[in-house]
Amino acid sequence: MQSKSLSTGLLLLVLFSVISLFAYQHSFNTSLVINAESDYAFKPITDESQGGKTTATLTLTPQGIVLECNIVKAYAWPFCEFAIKLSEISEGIDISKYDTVTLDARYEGEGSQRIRFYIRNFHPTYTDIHNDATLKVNEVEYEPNLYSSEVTIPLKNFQVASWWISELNIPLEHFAPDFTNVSVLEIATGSLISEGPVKIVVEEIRFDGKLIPETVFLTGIIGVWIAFAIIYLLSDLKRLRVDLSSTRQKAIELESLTEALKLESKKFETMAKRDPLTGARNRAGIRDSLFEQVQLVYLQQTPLSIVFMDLDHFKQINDVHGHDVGDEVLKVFAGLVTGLTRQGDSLVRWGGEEFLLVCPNTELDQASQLAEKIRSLLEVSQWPDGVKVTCSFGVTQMGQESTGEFIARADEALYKAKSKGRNRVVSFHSNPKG
Ligand SMILES: Nc1nc2c(ncn2[C@@H]2O[C@H](COP(=O)(O)OP(=O)(O)OP(=O)(O)O)[C@@H](O)[C@H]2O)c(=O)[nH]1
Repeated sequence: MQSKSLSTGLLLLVLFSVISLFAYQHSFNTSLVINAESDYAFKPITDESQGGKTTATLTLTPQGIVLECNIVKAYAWPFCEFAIKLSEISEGIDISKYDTVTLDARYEGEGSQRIRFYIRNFHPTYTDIHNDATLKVNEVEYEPNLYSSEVTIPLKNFQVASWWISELNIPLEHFAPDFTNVSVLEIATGSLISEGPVKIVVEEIRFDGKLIPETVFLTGIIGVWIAFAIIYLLSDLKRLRVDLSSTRQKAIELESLTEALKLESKKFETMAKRDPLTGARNRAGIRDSLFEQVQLVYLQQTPLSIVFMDLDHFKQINDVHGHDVGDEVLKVFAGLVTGLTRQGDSLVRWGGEEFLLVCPNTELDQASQLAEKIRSLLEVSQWPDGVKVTCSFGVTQMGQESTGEFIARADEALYKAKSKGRNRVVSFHSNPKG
């Protein structure tokens, strides 16, 4: 699921990048077009200002800007040119946003047929606003007739004229071309000029560039990729956190479930060892602990006694008062007995209305006294439905014998108590015959 959304995201991102690059190549263009119809000031200039004798005329025709000169070698470096004033000298326009300049020009004349194109830049460090000559000369020189019509020149091909640098003694940090504050463009004859008539026709000068610079655009695309990567990583991190917390939650739930199961199984274990009616132990519930007590008798010689108890005429209680009352009597009986016993003693429901009281660390006399105490208590206790309840007791202490013999002797004592008239305690020593 996660890898599917990642590949979808990547696919969208690639599509977005390709479409953006395509759109960038074919749109976002910006241009500055200058021709004879442009609303700028055009002006011819010759070496006359330097003491030369070259003359020039400039006409704006439907065919273009036409500069006609008569070159006279009266000055060391004769020239003629025309200037296009784009703005006031210190309020130039920013040409640096364009990448190329396209010139549509023709040259007519003898000798070298090269022309120079100047982009003149203002900078407060080296420009005197009252002197056009102090505008930086960013120049390129080429032969227009070598090209069928127009020629496109990247702005990065321009250089700062060395004669301008040396004439104005420009510091090193300003040697590089600068197109940020351009107020004048000039088209001039080339450096190797012959005497005689010269004609330069310029149909159009066009600067082309992108509304958003390429570096800014590519940085934007990279930014989108980085943003995608960050968003993806953050969402992945969030998902991992959610997974972790749900795993933790599951572990906690599992732990509490295990705990509940443990409690439940303990409950069942207890239930399996208890008589549900009276809460006394059942035979299974006493087996292990009786075995341990018997071990102690053999190994440590600690006394162990048991009291066998059987309610008298219980069948009659059931018959006269009903089975439910009988049940209640059994419950009350167990409660009364337990109330008189010590902590280590165990009350076992041996079957029906028969109970066994196991008394560890107890001599026969103590057990007999306890039995007598119970017997007396039953006599004076209040019973359900006002019934009268008595009980017979057979008591004995364990000797060097088996558990079976031990219990059988207590049963014998109980039998004796019953046969002697019930509601009494009969105690047998470990060897009753002896
Ligand atoms: N209400 C009730 N009666 C039970 C339960 N277990 C056994 N009994 C009844 O207890 C009675 C025991 O009767 P008997 O064995 O004849 O003994 P008894 O009537 O107490 O007479 P003696 O023991 O000779 O005094 C039977 O009627 C059983 O049905 C029980 O859990 N609840």
